[in-house]
Amino acid sequence: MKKIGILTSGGDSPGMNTAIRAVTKMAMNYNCEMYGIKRGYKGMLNDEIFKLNPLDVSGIADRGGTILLSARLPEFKQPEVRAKAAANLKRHGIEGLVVIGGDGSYRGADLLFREHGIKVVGIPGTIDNDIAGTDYTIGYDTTLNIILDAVSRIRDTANSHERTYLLEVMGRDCGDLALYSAMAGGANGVLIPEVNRSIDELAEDIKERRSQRKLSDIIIVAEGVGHVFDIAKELKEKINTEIRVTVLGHIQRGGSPTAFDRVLATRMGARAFELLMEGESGIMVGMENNKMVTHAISYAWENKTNISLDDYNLTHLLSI
Ligand SMILES: Nc1ncnc2c1ncn2[C@@H]1O[C@H](COP(=O)(O)OP(=O)(O)O)[C@@H](O)[C@H]1O
Ligand SMILES: O=P(O)(O)OC[C@H]1O[C@](O)(COP(=O)(O)O)[C@@H](O)[C@@H]1O
Ligand SMILES: [Mg+2]
Repeated sequence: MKKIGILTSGGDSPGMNTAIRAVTKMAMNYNCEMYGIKRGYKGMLNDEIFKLNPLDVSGIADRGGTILLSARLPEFKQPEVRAKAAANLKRHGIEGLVVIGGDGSYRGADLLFREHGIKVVGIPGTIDNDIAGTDYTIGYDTTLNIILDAVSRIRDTANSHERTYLLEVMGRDCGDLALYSAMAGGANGVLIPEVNRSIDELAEDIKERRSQRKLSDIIIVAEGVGHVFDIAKELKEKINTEIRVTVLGHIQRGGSPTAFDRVLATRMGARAFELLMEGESGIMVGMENNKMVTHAISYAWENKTNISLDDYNLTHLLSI
């Protein structure tokens, strides 16, 4: 294989650039030409395909976002749109494709392989950690650290005013960011979509804490649980303390990737390239038990990631 394309798709995540750098530099070592595709499948459709040179990826390992830009293109679910995009790749002589994104992006990649014979390898890039087949996705650790920084800052002001804070964090339908930021940040409660917990129970916990002369409460709320302002309203009727809501939002997706994410992205990028060189296709790379692994790309949407109930219970136990 002489020409390989690379794209980032779906929400950007810190470390995507690190992965792009790893794949491109590997290609340089193997005398393989790399092509960058801008704006994910949108750029594939609009022929925004350009030769990636080693200089383009020099000095980007520590930069957040994605130099290739990212986009969502719902029309990619239509066969005729994929046919046009695949024809663009073929016109450039591109035989293999590295797709950095989530399970939606993987579905598109899988169809490109099945329908048009483009060899594809997926790299899990999303802050949500919601992809089966890997213990961690690229960007998750950085976001977790951003949330922890926010928790510390909020605790200062929460203590000073003796308030109850609800901090909404991202993750779509996955509670990992919420659960592990609660555990590591010593939060006083956590609401995640995977575990049903009533507002009554949360209110009782808060009242118990306050009876022990605790100054404040920080409750982490995963966005997948529902509207945080509605939760705040319901909670207000059951407790006497003053409530404030903070929605962290897209602050969680920016900034320089952590060492963990850079190492993960580098290992995954290099492995993805090797797999294409070995003639593999229709697979994703992952890291399980600190080992690089591969799975059929469909593994990502055919399986669900599981929350650890032990970790949830431990976090709850220590939150009082
Ligand atoms: N079922 C599908 N078939 C083909 N392409 C898809 C499919 N689902 C998603 N995609 C493509 O992948 C893009 C990114 O998917 P999305 O679910 O938004 O993000 P992520 O890849 O992070 O899960 C979509 O905008 C679309 O272009
Ligand atoms: O950037 P947008 O379009 O507001 O989307 C926000 C969503 O994207 C994410 O940040 C990342 O999700 P994906 O990686 O699946 O795109 C989610 O946590 C969040 O729900
Ligand atoms: Mg996703």
